[in-house]
Amino acid sequence: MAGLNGDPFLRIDDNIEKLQYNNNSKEVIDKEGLVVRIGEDSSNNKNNNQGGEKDMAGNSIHRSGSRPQLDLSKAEIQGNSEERDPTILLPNQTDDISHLALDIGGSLIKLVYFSRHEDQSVDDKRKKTVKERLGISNGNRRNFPILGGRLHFVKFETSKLNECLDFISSKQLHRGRIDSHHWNSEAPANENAVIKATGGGAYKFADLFKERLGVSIDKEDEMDCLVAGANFLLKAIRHEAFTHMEGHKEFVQIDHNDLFPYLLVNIGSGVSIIKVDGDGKFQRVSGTNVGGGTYWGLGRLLTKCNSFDELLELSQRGDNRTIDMLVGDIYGGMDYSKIGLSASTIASSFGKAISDKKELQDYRPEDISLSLLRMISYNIGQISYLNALRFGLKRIFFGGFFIRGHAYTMDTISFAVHFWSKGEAQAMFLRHEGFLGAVGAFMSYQKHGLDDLMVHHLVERFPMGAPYTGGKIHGPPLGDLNEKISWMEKFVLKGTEITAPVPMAPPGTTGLGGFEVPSSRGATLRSDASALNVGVLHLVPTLEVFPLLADPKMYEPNTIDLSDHKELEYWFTVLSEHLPDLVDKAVASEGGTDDAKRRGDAFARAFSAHLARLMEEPAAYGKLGLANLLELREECLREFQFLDAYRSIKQRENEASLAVLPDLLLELDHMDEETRLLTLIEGVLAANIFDWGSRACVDLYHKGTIIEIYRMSRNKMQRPWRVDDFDLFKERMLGSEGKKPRPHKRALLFVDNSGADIVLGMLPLARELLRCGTEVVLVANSLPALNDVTAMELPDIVAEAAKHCDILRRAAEAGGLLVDAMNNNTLDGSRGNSSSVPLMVVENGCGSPCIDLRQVSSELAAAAKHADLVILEGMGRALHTNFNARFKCEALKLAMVKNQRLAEKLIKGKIYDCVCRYEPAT
Ligand SMILES: Nc1ncnc2c1ncn2[C@@H]1O[C@H](COP(=O)(O)OP(=O)(O)O)[C@@H](O)[C@H]1O
Ligand SMILES: CC(C)(COP(=O)(O)O)[C@@H](O)C(=O)NCCC(=O)O
Ligand SMILES: [Mn+2]
Repeated sequence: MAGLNGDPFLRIDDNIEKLQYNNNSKEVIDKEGLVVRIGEDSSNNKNNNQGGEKDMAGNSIHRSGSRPQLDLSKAEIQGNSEERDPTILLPNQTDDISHLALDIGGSLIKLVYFSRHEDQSVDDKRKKTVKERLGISNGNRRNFPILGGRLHFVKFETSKLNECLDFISSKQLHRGRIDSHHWNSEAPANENAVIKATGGGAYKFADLFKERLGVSIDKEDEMDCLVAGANFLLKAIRHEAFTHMEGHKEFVQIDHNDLFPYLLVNIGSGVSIIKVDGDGKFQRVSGTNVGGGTYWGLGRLLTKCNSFDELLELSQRGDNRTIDMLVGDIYGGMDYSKIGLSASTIASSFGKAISDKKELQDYRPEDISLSLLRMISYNIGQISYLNALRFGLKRIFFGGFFIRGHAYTMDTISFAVHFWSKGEAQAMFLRHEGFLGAVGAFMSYQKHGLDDLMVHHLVERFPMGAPYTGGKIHGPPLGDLNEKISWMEKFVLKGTEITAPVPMAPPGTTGLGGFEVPSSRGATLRSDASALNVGVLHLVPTLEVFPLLADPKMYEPNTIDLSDHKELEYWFTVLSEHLPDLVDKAVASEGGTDDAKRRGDAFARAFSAHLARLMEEPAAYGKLGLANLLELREECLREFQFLDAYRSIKQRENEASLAVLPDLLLELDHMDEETRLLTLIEGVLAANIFDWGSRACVDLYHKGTIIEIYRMSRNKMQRPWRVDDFDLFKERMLGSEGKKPRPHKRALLFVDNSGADIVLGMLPLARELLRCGTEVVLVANSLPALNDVTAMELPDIVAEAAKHCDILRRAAEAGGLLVDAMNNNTLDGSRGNSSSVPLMVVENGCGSPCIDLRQVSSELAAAAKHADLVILEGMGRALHTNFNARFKCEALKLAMVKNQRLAEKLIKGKIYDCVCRYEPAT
């Protein structure tokens, strides 16, 4: 192909600054490591929460009662009412709208606080025009001026209340106030600030809060809060509830219409047992004074442990048979099988201590701890079952920090419920176990609109942040990235401690009602905070479910389920091996400065730590699929302020590809319709080889220029492809026996990579559709991920391409793209032929190489409404995710498989095989 200028001859890996990456301490996770997860979060946010007061039809939307309430009584205009913006005095509007809620329990203080996204909305003109085109000039959604932001979960020991107060004060959480659009933390402390709090400490420590922070505590009923929190979490978090039996954790999909009634058992210091019949409808039916406080209190006395975790950790190495009296002890080693009791069943907790002539010091603290843990867990399980039986309830949710995500505790409770109910009732646990009350208190503000949130509005992230006070590293909360990095560095010095494996081995059961002792692999219990298993919840009210999904309830984005450990191990290795190269690229993208190198190192540590954690416990952050891992990597980069690691690579590949585009278009235009369609699809598949996330491909790039590799890839295209529905698609497009089918009305093209992929693959295909009279919407990432093209970058690329092509130019003008992209360029910006079918660009709402169609941008959802063809391109969007997705409209899935294992697994093929899957509307 002619027409290559100097640049395209550059080898792909030329000019990329090679930086030394120190990769000697990749695995970091530790005690304090987790403090991290729930602490600071400096990640970039995909949401920019553009406000809008009108719906699609331009009607005003009334704010619901759950929005910030202003007390308008006795309102009067101050000064001259003829002025344009007179000041309105609201004499009765006194309280601050707080963004912190507390649950101050007998053992622990739980904090839930909200932070606003910094307004990072860039002046994206594309947005304005696309919204005009799609008829969503002011957003097709309700206006959520307050809601977009993040919910953080933090806890402190109640005995360390001062640390909690310091934390609140240093983060200024008690000053949270809102003007109509912004949290305003600069505002002076308000005399009348009020914080919602529940738990006994709300009463006990109210004066202290007033004294130390100048805030009043607004007390909320503890049971109300527990129930409100549980209901909210079960409704709004996809993987909140799970079962845990014999070491096996499984997430339970809760049907919101079939949630009630259930039994809620909150195991805090003491235990509350609540029958829940609906929102705000419940009854505390029972409780027990033998709870978490009992385990910790008695355990401390008997073992001299200094912390709850130490006590729990001891239990992992314990053998309760030295203390508990077993059925076998009474029956001479035999089972009492007639009534279903095995020899190893505990007949009497601590019963052996009566007959032995031993003193306390003669027992191992490990054995005592285990015996105690089993006694209490088993007892709670049994009482819960009895209450479930009383009311005919089948589902029991267990919350409270006694559980602490501890496998053995959950297994024991599950065992008791299963055993006594003969499998009729089911014990379930909650990821936000200890935060039910605090979440409920937060919701009681009735201002944050939380009650309106749906599962697709929430994105959970797991930042590697900074410690706040508490945990083992003390000091003020980290204020900026630099502090966070130093903290990570400090952390790594404790590397060996950090990486110690956590015993997760399932306890063996005898099958007859007794447990063997827990297997004692390793000695360290996972850090306190890590065991929380919760991240920061990003509230993104603009996200929507993709309206063209055939069955959103059944939709599962991930094709690869990582609960298969072999699979997880494989991808763990792939991502770990890719890490040094990624860090090089990231650091180079920031100019290779010392600061960038430090951030690169911290990123590598943080990401490795997440990987290590997930290897140990794949379900730690909820159900894990490959898409989640790939997204985690991108989010982690952003957390360390690498906003676009592949920036220069993308730019270079775009330029090189644009230089040869005119020749390609010319070549295509000389073909007959049928050959052209095939060449176009081939072109898309061939150009999908430019994927900087694939190890095999990156190795290839050392072997030639962009154009050489593109040509090589195209020459290798041979039909039939491994999945080849091209003939079906061709028939749909061109018809058969001379009958011309009607063109598609609108096609959504989910584009993938920059460079040849978009320029020489997807754009020519878009052009063909436009030529047929089909409106084309290019759907691209909101945020960078690897070398994927973003929605922000596309208008410039289209504008460049349009310089050489009338079809693209007219369509881009009609779609409003050219005006924006070219107003700095040669064209005069006039609308041109607006009768042409438009070419538009919308952002997909995500920043990952994969796409979860349950959470897409509102503009994509709006664009989808008139679409009758969806084209998903690339391995991430069409194979790792959505390979099995079904759509209401026609779908074409196009990708080159650039990974041997995936090829074998998915299509029984080999690396570089291609997929062209066409599916008619369902
Ligand atoms: N770091 C910890 N310090 C103290 N207790 C802990 C800790 N982690 C878990 N626990 C357990 O959690 C219980 C408190 O649970 P929680 O739900 O916070 O109840 P409360 O509201 O009564 O404080 C403690 O009694 C103890 O059994
Ligand atoms: C991250 C990716 C899904 C991106 O692929 P794309 O969507 O660009 O086709 C892919 O590069 C990938 O799965 N990479 C990891 C596997 C490997 O190195 O082979
Ligand atoms: Mn990609």
